[in-house]
Amino acid sequence: MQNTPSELGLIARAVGLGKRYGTGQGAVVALDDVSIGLRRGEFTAIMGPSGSGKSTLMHLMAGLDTPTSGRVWLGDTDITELGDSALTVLRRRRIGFVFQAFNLVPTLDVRGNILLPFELDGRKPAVAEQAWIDELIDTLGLRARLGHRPHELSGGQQQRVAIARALATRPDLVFADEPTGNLDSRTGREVLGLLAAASSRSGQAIAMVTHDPIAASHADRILFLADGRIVRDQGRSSAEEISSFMLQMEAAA
Ligand SMILES: Nc1ncnc2c1ncn2[C@@H]1O[C@H](COP(=O)(O)OP(=O)(O)OP(=O)(O)O)[C@@H](O)[C@H]1O
Repeated sequence: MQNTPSELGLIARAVGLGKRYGTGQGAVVALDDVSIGLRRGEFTAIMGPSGSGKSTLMHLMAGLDTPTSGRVWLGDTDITELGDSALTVLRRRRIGFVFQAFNLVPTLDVRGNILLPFELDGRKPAVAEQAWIDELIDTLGLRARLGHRPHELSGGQQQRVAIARALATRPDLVFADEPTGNLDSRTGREVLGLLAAASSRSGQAIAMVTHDPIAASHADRILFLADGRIVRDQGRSSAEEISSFMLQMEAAA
């Protein structure tokens, strides 16, 4: 009998994942037969040229879109078999998102936005959770902004609130799309440090899409996509090694 994803130490697993948009001559194959496992406690960077399928892969693994072929497990649950409401609950409990499209709630202040995942789950943070939330607020420099609404914040501050919200419940899996894109380099480094700490200390799996070799050098593992396929899966690497591989990929394209 096959091992379950959790027996393999995997928080999420995709097998033979494919996504085609449209039909006939105009069809676009965004993802082509991708199989990967995201491990507990591992910080993974997903890299690749524009249009290579990075966002599609994240959306399919988070159950935000349905694959044309293949299967996705979150923990031991095959999410390709779940209905919408079960999927929504699973996503809310087990996944944190730092996506541009997952905007903050404009009518809630910073504190309300950070606590929203608890609110939606109908509970209050436990003492240990509150200590972690305080640490997130301080590390992300949001303490003086807790009573402010999103429109009173800069783009980078909004991004930091989204990061605090995604990590607050310590979900098993965090998907982050260019989480340092809007940030100055010091805050960017702190955010990467937080993501790395979330994986090493709390055993969360973090998957981050980035175009930035410096950001990717903070990850334990780097996946490179090209034309909807994984072309390289490597361990921790320096920014120089990552840049040089990106240049080779561009030259081969
Ligand atoms: N809704 C859609 N309808 C049609 N084609 C789509 C759709 N979404 C994505 N695609 C196509 O699928 C391919 C992969 O797109 P995807 O957004 O996953 O790439 P990406 O690697 O995240 O790119 P970027 O770095 O530019 O964000 C692209 O060719 C894109 O044009």
